Amino acid sequence: MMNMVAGAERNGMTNAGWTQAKTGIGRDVGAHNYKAWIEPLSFVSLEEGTLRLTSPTDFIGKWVVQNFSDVILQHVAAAGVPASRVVCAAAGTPTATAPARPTMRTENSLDRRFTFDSFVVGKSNELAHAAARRVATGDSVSFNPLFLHGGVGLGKTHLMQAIAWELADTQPDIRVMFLSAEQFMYRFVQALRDKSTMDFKHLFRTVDVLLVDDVQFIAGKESTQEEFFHTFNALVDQGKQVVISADRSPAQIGDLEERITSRLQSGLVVDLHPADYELRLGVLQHRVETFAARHPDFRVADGVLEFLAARISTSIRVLEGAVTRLFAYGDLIKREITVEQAQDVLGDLLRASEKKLTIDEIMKKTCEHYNLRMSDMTSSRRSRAVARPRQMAMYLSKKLTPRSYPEIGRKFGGKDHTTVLYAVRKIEELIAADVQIAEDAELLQRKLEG
Ligand SMILES: Nc1ncnc2c1ncn2[C@@H]1O[C@H](COP(=O)(O)OP(=O)(O)OP(=O)(O)O)[C@@H](O)[C@H]1O
Repeated sequence: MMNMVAGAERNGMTNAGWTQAKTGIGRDVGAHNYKAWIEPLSFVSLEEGTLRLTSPTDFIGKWVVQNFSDVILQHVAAAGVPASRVVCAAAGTPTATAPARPTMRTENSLDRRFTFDSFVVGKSNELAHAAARRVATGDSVSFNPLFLHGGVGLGKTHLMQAIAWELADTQPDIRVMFLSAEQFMYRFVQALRDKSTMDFKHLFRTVDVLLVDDVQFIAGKESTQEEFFHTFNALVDQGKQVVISADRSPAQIGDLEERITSRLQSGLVVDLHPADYELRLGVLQHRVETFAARHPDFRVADGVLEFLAARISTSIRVLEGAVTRLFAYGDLIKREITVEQAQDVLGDLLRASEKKLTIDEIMKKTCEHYNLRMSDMTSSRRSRAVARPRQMAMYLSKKLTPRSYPEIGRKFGGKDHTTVLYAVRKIEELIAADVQIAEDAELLQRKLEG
């Protein structure tokens, strides 16, 4: 412990700094959230950009990281020590994750929760599920590649990872590689830099099953596309299975070479549709049953899940956010949760779902506020008078709608998702450092949510 504290002081963050940050966090999250989540946290260290905290339970730690990382990092930066990551677990819990199986190579560790067992099947995803199941048998299938597409949070990544887990569990000798198209590009660029493209090619061409998530990312990136195309052809020609996901169908991905589009269409292209009421209810029931099996105290009154399934129709990810919050609440009150309490605890989520705030409305209000034209939002003009408000609108779009970075980029005149990511970070930094920007953001948010 002594060492950790000394390390933390070397990096400029002390318990006093953390206490100062906590006060600021309290102002932002409100008294209720502060008492439940922030107050019980203890500072451990801040080293190499990672802020380590301990929480009374792992559940609280996980919840804090999921929901409050941004605000915590903002106030830690305001206390003078920038950090980029929050790690929070019950005291004494090891934070290292289990190593992946040797035959399963993944860039981002696979999530053990994303299996076929935890995937709820309904009308909107049954074809995608059936196709994924077939691929996961490891037998040769008549369609190659399998191309899964659909809007945000509808289960594409979940299905891809389920295939990877199933293969790893049932056929450990099969070499499976799961990664996002973005990671594919970074590895490729790295190989170019290190003059190790032969190793790169060898690595990708000797897998048995290649799963690439979010392939729309390579649109417009010529040499990555080229390399992807060759990898793809080499694997398919050897009879190895390729599975791809994207937020659009191959034909709708602009800036993709014609030969790649037609290659992507040459197997089975399956659309995941938005979840209907029954599927939403099924997902909620599944989550609650799984949670309740481990937390026998957790109970929800009749009608709570039906109420949520009816009111939240944006994406399964939003639905999951809601149910996770209920778990946390149940963990605190240790009583059955009523519909009224659910309404209360999920007020902001329900309002957001109700209002279905669109990116267009956010752009419009931002333009009114800064006295700009709508065309300024989609243009590439870099002068600060235009670029800053555009960044503000991107930030608000990420904060107030369930849209992903790539979707927001597209709305703002086809910008890359990294531009949006940068804009969000920039505005977050400025909110912490510049009173005017903080006021603008608050005012606009109030107007939009009003
Ligand atoms: N049918 C389903 N059954 C159970 N959970 C689901 C289902 N569909 C989605 N989910 C859950 O919803 C969350 C979002 O799913 P996922 O990450 O797979 O979405 P996605 O389609 O890849 O979206 P994005 O492109 O935004 O990443 C995950 O936690 C996933 O487990």
